[in-house]
Amino acid sequence: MNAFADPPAALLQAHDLTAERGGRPLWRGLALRLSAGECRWLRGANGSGKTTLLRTLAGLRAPAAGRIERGPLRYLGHANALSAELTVLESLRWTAGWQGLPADTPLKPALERLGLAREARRPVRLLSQGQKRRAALAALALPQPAGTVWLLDEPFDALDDDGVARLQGLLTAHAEAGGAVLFTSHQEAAAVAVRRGDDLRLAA
Ligand SMILES: Nc1ncnc2c1ncn2[C@@H]1O[C@H](COP(=O)(O)OP(=O)(O)OP(=O)(O)O)[C@@H](O)[C@H]1O
Repeated sequence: MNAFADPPAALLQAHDLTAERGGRPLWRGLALRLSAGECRWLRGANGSGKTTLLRTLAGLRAPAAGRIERGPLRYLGHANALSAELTVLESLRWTAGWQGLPADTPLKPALERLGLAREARRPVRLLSQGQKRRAALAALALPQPAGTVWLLDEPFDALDDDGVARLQGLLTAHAEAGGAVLFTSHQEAAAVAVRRGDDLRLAA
């Protein structure tokens, strides 16, 4: 390795971030730098503020104080945010359009990546919980700008071993392609196997 190589680019930075919930401080003065190639585990007890931090970093919540520098990102919350009446394919088409992708963007590769090609024409409401999770995760396999940051809240939830392995492959490939990931998980084995970079721990 070249000792004088440039450090990996920062894809997201948070400075002196403070959050409150219900008038109570959750965390104060939090600093974070997510660099290209990282896949970092955001840890902390129930209620420590992981979801709040991810939503704040994604711009879905205003911090009580502090500043965030961010580029392209994808946020996936606890809820899968799928429309029950659409088919899996229609739902992914809707997401692709919302992300500004051309209408003829091929979607099958993303479904195949999550092992969902056979469910493409089934309505979302008929899927199992794990299949719904896979359908939501398929959005991550769509084309996206270089250096996109993924902010993922419990992405391993409801997945079987095959689903976990597929998601780990997706996360690793994204980091290796110069993206970055910050994810929460209460599934230690899955998280340990995929992490690259230091864990970020929130105090309870
Ligand atoms: N809408 C709300 N109004 C007030 N307080 C809230 C609200 N939503 C969450 N909180 C509080 O904010 C704190 C942090 O919640 P958050 O969901 O960010 O934690 P978490 O670390 O993601 O927890 P978990 O591991 O259980 O998912 C908790 O104490 C919670 O009770």
